[in-house]
Amino acid sequence: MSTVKIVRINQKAILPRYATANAAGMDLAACLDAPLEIDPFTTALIPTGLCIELPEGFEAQLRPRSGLALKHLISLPNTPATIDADYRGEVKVILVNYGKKPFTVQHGDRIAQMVVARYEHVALEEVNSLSQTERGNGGFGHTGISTGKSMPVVNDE
Ligand SMILES: O=c1ccn([C@H]2C[C@H](O)[C@@H](COP(=O)(O)OP(=O)(O)OP(=O)(O)O)O2)c(=O)[nH]1
Ligand SMILES: [Mg+2]
Repeated sequence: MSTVKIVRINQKAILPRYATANAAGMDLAACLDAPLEIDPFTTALIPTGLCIELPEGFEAQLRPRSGLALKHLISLPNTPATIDADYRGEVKVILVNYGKKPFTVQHGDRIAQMVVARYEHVALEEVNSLSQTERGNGGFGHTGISTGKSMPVVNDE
């Protein structure tokens, strides 16, 4: 298991934790001195009171919690937000309220989840042409247009 170093820059900050044994993400809690209201169709930058040091080759992705999304239309507009391995500042969560009513965030509310994932850097090789494929340039709903079906038909025979 890899280790992520973490510093509490606010003594009230709550350490993230996996809610269940095999949860993909650790829940992140808001670190607030006072409740914060997010008006409909506005964003708020929510402090966590935490700074992390990811091992080289890892990123942290911040994602919405489905319960908040379903019940209150609260999401992260930049999901999956990227926390870089070389970032040493406070991890902050951008929340957006897509709902019709103001939404209040209290200190300690679990507002997002953080998935730590590996990534790779690649080298770019500039060329004049790319290999041919069945898909070619088709995208954005291209599959299914010729048959009128949304999924390609698989023939088992
Ligand atoms: O929701 C977020 C998104 C980013 N960050 C921090 C960690 C990340 O490593 C850094 C930069 O994020 P990003 O690359 O997404 O932002 P940018 O707009 O490209 O800014 P920069 O020019 O600083 O990279 O900001 C957060 O704390 N929360
Ligand atoms: Mg950036």
